[in-house]
Amino acid sequence: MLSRTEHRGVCKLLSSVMSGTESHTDREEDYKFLHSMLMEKKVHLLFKIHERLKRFEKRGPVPVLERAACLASDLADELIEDSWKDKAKELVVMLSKPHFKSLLSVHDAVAQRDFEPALPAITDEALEEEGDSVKIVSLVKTKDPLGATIKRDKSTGAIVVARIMRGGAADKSGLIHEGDELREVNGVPLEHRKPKEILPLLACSDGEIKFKIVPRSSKEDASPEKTKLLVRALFDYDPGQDPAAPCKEAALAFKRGDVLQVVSTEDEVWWQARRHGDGGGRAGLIPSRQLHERRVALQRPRALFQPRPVKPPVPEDVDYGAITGIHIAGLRRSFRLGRKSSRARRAARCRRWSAEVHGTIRPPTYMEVIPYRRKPKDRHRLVVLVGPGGVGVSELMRRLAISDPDRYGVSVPYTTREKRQQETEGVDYHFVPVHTFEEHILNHRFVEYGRYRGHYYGTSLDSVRRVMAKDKVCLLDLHPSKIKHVYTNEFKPYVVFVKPPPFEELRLTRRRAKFVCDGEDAGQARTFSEEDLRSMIDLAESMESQYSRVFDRVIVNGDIAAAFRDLKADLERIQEAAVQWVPAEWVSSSPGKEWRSCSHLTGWI
Ligand SMILES: Nc1ncnc2c1ncn2[C@@H]1O[C@H](COP(=O)(O)OP(=O)(O)OP(=O)(O)O)[C@@H](O)[C@H]1O
Repeated sequence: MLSRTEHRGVCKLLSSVMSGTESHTDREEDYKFLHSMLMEKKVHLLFKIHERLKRFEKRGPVPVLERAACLASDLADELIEDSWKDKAKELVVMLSKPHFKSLLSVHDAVAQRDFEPALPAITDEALEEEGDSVKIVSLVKTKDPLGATIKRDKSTGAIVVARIMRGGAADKSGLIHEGDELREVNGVPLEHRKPKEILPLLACSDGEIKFKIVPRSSKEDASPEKTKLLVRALFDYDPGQDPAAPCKEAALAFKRGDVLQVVSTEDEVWWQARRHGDGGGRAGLIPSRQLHERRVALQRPRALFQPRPVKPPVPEDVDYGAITGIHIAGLRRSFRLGRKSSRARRAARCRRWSAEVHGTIRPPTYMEVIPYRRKPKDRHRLVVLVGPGGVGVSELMRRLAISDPDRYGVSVPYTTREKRQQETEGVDYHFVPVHTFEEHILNHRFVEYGRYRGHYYGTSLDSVRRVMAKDKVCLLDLHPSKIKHVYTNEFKPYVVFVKPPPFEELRLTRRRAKFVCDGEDAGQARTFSEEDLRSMIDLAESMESQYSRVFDRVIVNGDIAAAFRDLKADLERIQEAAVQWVPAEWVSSSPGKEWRSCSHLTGWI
């Protein structure tokens, strides 16, 4: 019989199972079968055993005595002496069986908590060692390296352990620590030897390696807590190309976008990390955030020293259909409002580079991320496309929208200009009076807005939400400085930077392409001049250097068909991925904080 509490536990469990299966059981007989199976006596007995074990677990067994083996042997001796009864004989036979003896000796070992291995006797030499306390460590070498680096201490000349790689053999042994001084390897003294002379000693030793070690002082021992941080790398790193890497074999190469698990930030210059998904293998060295920032700051900003006249294509608000003959509502050529003149842009660029040199803008290093598992009822992530004017953002959006109109959608912009005859309210634009538009501005309802030829134009957050509510992927063309308005958990933007190819390829691919310009030829479509193309490349560089931390993907738009294929495949991939990595700040902060942290670009590590 089950006790009352056990019965209650079983009933609770069974009822939750039954309620959980209700939605899945289509047929009455399936339901009955499951019900009778769960009501089986055997199942209840299993629950009973489970409950008993649980209770036992809480109590924690205490040994009655620590020397059961001794007691059994004494008892057997006594019984042998006066073994006149059959039952006593049987007990003697049982107590002298090797399995039973082993069982009792294991019992005693556990009762005495005697788990340490038997250590060899300390050698006379070690006992003779004066002053420092020495430790003899014996490790068994496999084909893998030990996972430690050594260096010569400049002040004392001693050979010390520089780093222990997390997850390596030395780390797992727990016997060697960073800062320990190595006195001997397999009986060979290391005094006056250079690190590179010691490596062959380790390489040629087979099986067991014996180290004589002076442990680092206990004060240095107080190591900070182990770090476990998931970050997305925002730059490529190849230790083979890095002359400053302290040990190329111990370093970890990675590409922009890789997710890394940082396991140690104890060293300010070289952190330790593993690539996420590589299991618990040995960690590798990666440049710390500080180191990478310093390196970027020291790089000479090329364009600052090579100023060239910039005359960008600045087309504004011209219907895409007017050029291509294909019209899609919401896709407007150059709906990137608030553009600056070339002179203003050049000045801004110089200001920015000067700020970068003086360290006020941080170069992209690592971004803390968390896994996001999209549930079927979740809305699709917003897809934001950014790039310099004329690079092909509208063209790519147009191709996406045409390729799968059920999946991709674009938001309908707002304007204060008059509706034209062929236009439809809510399809081409939302036509609103000036006071309504200004009210929306005051209420922060626009992601982006601006004025052109006396009229307001803007993209509202609500129009983006409307597309997302239709279970579509909303495509949005934004200036990167405006991304902060949608950089929240609600929109979870996936940001694609569309980049021009190198100049020669750009010139070749854009030979016949046309854009609409302003200024003297306002509204006229003309081909790109060399100056336009150079300006496009310059602007792309400046965008990348300032905003690349928020770019999830960079697509180089050389051949349009290839760029479109890449983009489409990438968007489909993120759609289907079981896990996507999103900035940790989206989830951890309140809406107000999300805004603040992004607008000040904090939260990056
Ligand atoms: N890879 C390419 N090869 C050839 N032509 C291209 C390519 N990409 C875009 N174009 C053409 O270049 C012109 C400008 O492209 P698009 O209008 O898409 O640029 P954009 O990035 O949206 O810039 P803007 O906002 O200034 O319009 C268009 O005529 C387009 O068809």
